[in-house]
Amino acid sequence: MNGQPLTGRTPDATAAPLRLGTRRSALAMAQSGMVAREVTRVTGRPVELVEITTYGDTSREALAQIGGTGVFVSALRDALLEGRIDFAVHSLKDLPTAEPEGLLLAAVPQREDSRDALVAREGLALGELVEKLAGAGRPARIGTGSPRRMAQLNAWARANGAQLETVAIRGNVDTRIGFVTSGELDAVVLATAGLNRLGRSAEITDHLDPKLMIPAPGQGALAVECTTTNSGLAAALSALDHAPTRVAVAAERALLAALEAGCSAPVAALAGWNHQTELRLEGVVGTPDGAALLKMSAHGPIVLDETAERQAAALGRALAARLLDAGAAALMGERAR
Ligand SMILES: NCc1[nH]cc(CCC(=O)O)c1CC(=O)O
Repeated sequence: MNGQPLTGRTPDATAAPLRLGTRRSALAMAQSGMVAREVTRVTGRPVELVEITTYGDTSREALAQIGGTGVFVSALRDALLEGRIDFAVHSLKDLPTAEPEGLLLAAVPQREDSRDALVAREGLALGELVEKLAGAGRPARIGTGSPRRMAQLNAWARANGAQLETVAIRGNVDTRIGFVTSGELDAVVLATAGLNRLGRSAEITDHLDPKLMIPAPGQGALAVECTTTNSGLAAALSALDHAPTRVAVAAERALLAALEAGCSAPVAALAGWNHQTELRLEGVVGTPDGAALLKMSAHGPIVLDETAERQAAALGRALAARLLDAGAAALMGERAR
């Protein structure tokens, strides 16, 4: 008995470890650790984590100025292209929609819960929180740095006569939940997937239904990237791929790309399957104050073959075109990347 799961392969301690580049944040480490164990299980190869410090990690101010989480990704990509690491794991929603020369999306593992989560005082759900504070004669103060979340929360409040105030915040999960613990804010909104991966799902007080809050394109999914020249590794990593997830996020990301929007734009998209034969895509563009919220959906049959991503991308582009026809560009402001 060697304690290895029957479905896995015994790690070959004599093989050189695969080097997995990761950021130092708790979430990045958790995600990389999960993928590392899975890679060892399917390939039998040991995996070692290599810490990569990014510009965005060093300077919060830099992050705001450079504009978005693309900076987190680019340091890992540089390390890949320079051969310092063999593969990298990203949150798919942080991944710019253009794949750089020389790199390959080797796997998109099965998506975690894609919903946004509320972490509120006293264990309250969104409706309860708003009601309780209305009784106290003030709006609920809800923290999020995301214009997408602001837009949908504020639109929900306007439609339901609810009093709430969105407050722009930044920082890692600890910092953000800390605003609630300290009483500075009544609630914060975070991705359920991130909290689950950190083992902090018990702190979630409400899951925001997609009817109220459509997530960011790719939210809850991971991207496993390696170089195009490392075809042996790419083939091994493809064992982690989950085609229905890969195809769904292809539709969401094609919508985002066609809107020429980036990860910090007030754009939401979620694709879901009906019986793995039809993809239904919902897209939202809005203004952060929720005064305007454009929501549209599209669906189409998809055959899960080697052209599936292209079929899904066409669905995403078609929905983006309809959103643009309806005035999405003006809502997104100057169409900042
Ligand atoms: N923008 C940062 C980021 N990138 C990915 C996740 C969560 C994990 C995921 O969506 O897969 C988060 C944190 C958050 O939005 O709460």
